[in-house]
Amino acid sequence: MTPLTATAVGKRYGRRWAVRDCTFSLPEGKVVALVGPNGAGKSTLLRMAAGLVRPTTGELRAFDTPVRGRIHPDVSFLAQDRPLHGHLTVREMIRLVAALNDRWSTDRVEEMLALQAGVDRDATIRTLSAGTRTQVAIALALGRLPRLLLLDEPLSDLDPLARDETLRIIMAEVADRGTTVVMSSHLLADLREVCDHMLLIDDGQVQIDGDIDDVLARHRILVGPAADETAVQGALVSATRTPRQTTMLVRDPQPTPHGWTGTEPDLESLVMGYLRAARDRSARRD
Ligand SMILES: Nc1ncnc2c1ncn2[C@@H]1O[C@H](COP(=O)(O)OP(=O)(O)OP(=O)(O)O)[C@@H](O)[C@H]1O
Repeated sequence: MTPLTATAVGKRYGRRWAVRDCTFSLPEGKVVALVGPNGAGKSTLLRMAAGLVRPTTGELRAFDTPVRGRIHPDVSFLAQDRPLHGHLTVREMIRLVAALNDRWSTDRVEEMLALQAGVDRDATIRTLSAGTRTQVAIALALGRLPRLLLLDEPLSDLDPLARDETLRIIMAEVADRGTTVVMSSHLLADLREVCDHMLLIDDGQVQIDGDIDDVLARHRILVGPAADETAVQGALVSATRTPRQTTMLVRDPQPTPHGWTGTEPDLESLVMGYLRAARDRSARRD
């Protein structure tokens, strides 16, 4: 069953569209990187998928059920602001969330917390660091035993060790339970380690939706003489230039022209190329 499909989904706040005409279908049991520049609409899309925000147009379906104002029982969502009750202890918070969910595994939460260094069950939530709060929130999200896990910037306030622990937990979750994970992040090097699929959105619209290896294989970074740009055939995504040399990210390129070098991009340079194109488009509009 498809974990999440979007059909012509849009969300308008006042006169501005945060998300526009998004159509995609996510593969099951994969880790999906949701990437895009600040303000692209990533959080809005995730909040709509979790049933917290209603689309203005179109429809989202989780496991073939329309998402209408409530979270699907098989879906867990980690919001960017990590909504936990600051006055409760970790232990009390676990009990509270357990009482609110029909399907729940405290063992699962404990198992996750045990993998993360330094989470004191008797500490009051408000005294925890932002990173530890994130780890607690992820463990609580897994306690619902989701088949689809939506994580909004799960790595943003974690130190490198905690990031590594969290990524391991996510990978184990996918391997053990076949959970589909959607993870928004700006930390592209980390995403490459765990993600199979990417959804790149810019200005509320899907720019890339595909298996990461396939997407990378369809692109080339071409470096060559600035005076000879017309030799390059293919869809230009973006370019940077010095007086003598041009570096281009090109989709579906023809064979590399004489005098140019062509290499497959890594995830970071691919996304950077698309972000640069997005910034240039937005600068032209202003
Ligand atoms: N509740 C809201 N009311 C009005 N505008 C909103 C609201 N939520 C989001 N927006 C606007 O919608 C657009 C998309 O925002 P969103 O937070 O979804 O982007 P994002 O890709 O998650 O950004 P970031 O990477 O900075 O977290 C932005 O222009 C934002 O200002």
